[in-house]
Amino acid sequence: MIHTRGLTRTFRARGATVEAVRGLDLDIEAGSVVALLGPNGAGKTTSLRMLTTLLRPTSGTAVVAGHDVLADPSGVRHRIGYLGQGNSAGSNFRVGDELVVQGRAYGLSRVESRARAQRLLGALELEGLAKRTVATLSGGQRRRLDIAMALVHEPQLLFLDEPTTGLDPHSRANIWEHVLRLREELGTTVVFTTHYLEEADLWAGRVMVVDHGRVIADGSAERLKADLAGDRITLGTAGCADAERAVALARALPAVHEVSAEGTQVRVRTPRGDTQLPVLLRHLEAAGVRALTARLSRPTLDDVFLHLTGRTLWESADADVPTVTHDGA
Ligand SMILES: Nc1ncnc2c1ncn2[C@@H]1O[C@H](COP(=O)(O)OP(=O)(O)OP(=O)(O)O)[C@@H](O)[C@H]1O
Repeated sequence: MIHTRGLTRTFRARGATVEAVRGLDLDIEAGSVVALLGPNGAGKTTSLRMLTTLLRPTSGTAVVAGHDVLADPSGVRHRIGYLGQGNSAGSNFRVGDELVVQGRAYGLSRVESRARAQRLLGALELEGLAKRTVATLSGGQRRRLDIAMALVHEPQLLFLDEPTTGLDPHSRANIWEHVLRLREELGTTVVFTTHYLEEADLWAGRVMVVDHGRVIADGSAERLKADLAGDRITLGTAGCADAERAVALARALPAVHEVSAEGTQVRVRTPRGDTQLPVLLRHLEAAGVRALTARLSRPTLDDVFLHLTGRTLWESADADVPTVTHDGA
């Protein structure tokens, strides 16, 4: 559904060249749900804007829904839906009219456009609001309207740039419920960006972690967490001597890495904490080392990012975004 090779985009800003996207090689299969996850300034929006033909790549190729973004941008546009950051809908129009006009803009007949608008209003639980102006909608309702607008021409591929930013947890869950149900019904491929780690974790079959314009990890959330972060076991021992002995015993176990002690606390990383914890406790007991507490924590996608970059996702990448300085600046 999406194939890119060496896709790059640079910007000139204040005498310097910002390398927003640096050599993106993507192959995304039809029907998948893919999350692009990364800190501010990682290049997610720039990537989506190139794939949706809103921004010309500096170099590289991209074929989206079977059409080249440079050679046939309108072929791409007819097959995709795009929900950008912020709202697309005009505020003084009525909700139902917005959808019908959008359908007409995509070349649908008046009858077909009305029928699609009706279906989407129902599917996104907006039918009671059809006669209201967009300005009177809540944030969550407005975002649902944006999604309806992006779906009115029944695209094969839906791009969502931070679809739930600024919404409360209930509205966020509600948006995802709708998007995934529509995706089931229509078989739409979904590519989205988000700052909410749990959304990537819960809803995406594939997570691409982006940093400084490059994909630095790619796989299912489970796989990335198991391979790159692992579970964390934290043991509380009776004293520092016990902690040191526990460290030695933990290091001797297979499939255990990053063993460290801080005072009486011992920390262990392992891909399978649920099976390793009982084994470790048995070894400690056999060696006469007392563990007073034992805690198993599952990793998050933030742990994956931390493992890969030494930073958390919340630390902005803007500060050290790759730039090439010109003009002696
Ligand atoms: N029009 C522009 N002119 C100059 N620099 C730009 C422009 N658009 C984006 N950039 C820079 O390119 C880099 C990537 O920006 P982009 O918006 O793609 O990041 P992002 O991952 O989507 O961030 P966010 O999560 O904050 O939306 C940033 O350093 C940004 O400042």
